[in-house]
Amino acid sequence: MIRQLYRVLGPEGSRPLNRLLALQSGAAVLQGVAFALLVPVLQALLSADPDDVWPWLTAFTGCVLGYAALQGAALSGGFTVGSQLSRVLHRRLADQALRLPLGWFTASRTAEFSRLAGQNVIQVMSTPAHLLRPFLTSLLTPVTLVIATFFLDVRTALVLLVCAPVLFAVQWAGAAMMRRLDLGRDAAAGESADRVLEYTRNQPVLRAFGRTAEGYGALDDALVAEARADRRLIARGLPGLVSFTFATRLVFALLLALGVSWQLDGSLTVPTLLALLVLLVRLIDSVSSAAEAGAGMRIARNTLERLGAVLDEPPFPQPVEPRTPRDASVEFSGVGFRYTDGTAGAASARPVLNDVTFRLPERSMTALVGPSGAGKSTVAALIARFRDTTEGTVRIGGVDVREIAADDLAAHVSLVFQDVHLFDGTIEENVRIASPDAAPDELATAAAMSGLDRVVAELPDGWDTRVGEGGARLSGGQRQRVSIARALLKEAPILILDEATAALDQESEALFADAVRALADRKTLLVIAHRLSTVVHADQILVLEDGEITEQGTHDDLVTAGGTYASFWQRRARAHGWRLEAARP
Ligand SMILES: Nc1ncnc2c1ncn2[C@@H]1O[C@H](COP(=O)(O)OP(=O)(O)OP(=O)(O)O)[C@@H](O)[C@H]1O
Repeated sequence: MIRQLYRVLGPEGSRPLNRLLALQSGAAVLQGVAFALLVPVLQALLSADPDDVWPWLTAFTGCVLGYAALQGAALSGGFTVGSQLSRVLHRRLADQALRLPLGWFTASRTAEFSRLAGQNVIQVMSTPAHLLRPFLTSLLTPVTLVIATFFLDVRTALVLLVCAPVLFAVQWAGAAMMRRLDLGRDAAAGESADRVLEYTRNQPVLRAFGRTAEGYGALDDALVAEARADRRLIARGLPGLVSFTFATRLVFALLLALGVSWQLDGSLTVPTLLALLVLLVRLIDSVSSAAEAGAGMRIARNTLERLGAVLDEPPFPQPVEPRTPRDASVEFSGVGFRYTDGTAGAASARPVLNDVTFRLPERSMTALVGPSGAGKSTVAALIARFRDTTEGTVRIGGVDVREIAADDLAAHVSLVFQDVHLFDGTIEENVRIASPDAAPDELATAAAMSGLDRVVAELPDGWDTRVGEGGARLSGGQRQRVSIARALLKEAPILILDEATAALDQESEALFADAVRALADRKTLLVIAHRLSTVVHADQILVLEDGEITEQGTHDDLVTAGGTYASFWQRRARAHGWRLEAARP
């Protein structure tokens, strides 16, 4: 556990941790010595000449004062190292989030990451002050006490030397059982918490389908399992706790019996016997807190190990000698791709793209169309290098995206996703993420092109309207406008719009389509769209079906060719809100 602390703190944090460990160990030893000095103090007080007590009392007072000073310094040192730990961990986690491939962030890993960065870092930061100190005290103080007893009465010291490990063992065994049961109970409680959250989040669905009255089976099951785990904890954990209490009483009785017999045969004085019993009480106290502190340390160690595992994940490979794209063209050569995030692994994953080859010339507009699941969003993700191809190469300006530095690539590509991601802040803050130093007129232009200016004009707080977590206080169309404005403000030479207008009404969509067409004069545009008004005017249309480009050309070319696109175009006359669908067999 201490090793793990050194590991996550790194070289900059090792000095304060060294100092803290020295202070805490010093305080624990001094505490043991102070307790041991109680014996000569008592012996002197109860002897024929009580004045003999002064030297012992002076030594005892010195030890207590020294202990208080070290303990005070250790306490404040513990808080300092704790907050340093939190700072270092948050910084390292944030750095690591930036370096990990996007494919790493599955839903469960993202949830784990949030838990680690939130409650687990808070838990770990209290370790140096609240766990390390009691742990060291509970180990070093008894050791000091046993050593000190050797100077007072060797027989008693030998009895303690035998009994102390037995007490430790009984306590550890009980605590280990409690820990196992605790883990089971925690898992059951975690499951119940997840189900309650799910139940709360899914209220609209549950109510719409009338599933509230009869209850929600998954939640009921989780609550029953939690109650069962609680009962198990009490039934199986109790014997362990009782055994330790029994063992301590036994050791106490044994030492008392031995002490009385030694006293009766004249080899031990009454004051020494009393003093030794006081030491025994302190020893038992320390042993019982050792297991408790040890259990806390083990939980903290598990958390530190999980943090370490995330921090050790290999980062997304970055080029050693980055190259700069020559222009803003995009090229796919024989690109194949499989998602390998799932449990099935790379070997069994189905290819999502297969031998995809096309070119987006600089300052042109390309529409990518195809049935749902054909792989259109995957194409967009590969251009922005959110993932790396399984086969073939994606080039920007003639340079493989894997050879372009991450910052440079980000500066070249701007994306509007299907799912809009907004941060809890004002509309202006959300748009300015793209370019914090943009001039007011640049912001106004982006807002006008995306239609955000009309949204802002209607809201009472205008640009200062808070969007809520994830943009919850805006409608779907308003959120989409914020995200389009953000992408436009970035002024990247390549703009990818992935179903960017799906949540807009027809009038806004038509206005935006005009704006996009105008953009094609100065940007390389890839538009993944299902509305024909956007697609028809593209310089080229790519039809993607089941991961393969099946048709390519202008609207007129493709209609004349009489393939999949043409048949959809003909059906379009009947369909409002046109969308390509998979051909029926
Ligand atoms: N993270 C992922 N892990 C595994 N499979 C995925 C992942 N994301 C997408 N897929 C699969 O890859 C295929 C292509 O998905 P993609 O989102 O690229 O299609 P799309 O053409 O954009 O679909 P839509 O028009 O419905 O958005 C689908 O079969 C999808 O299930």
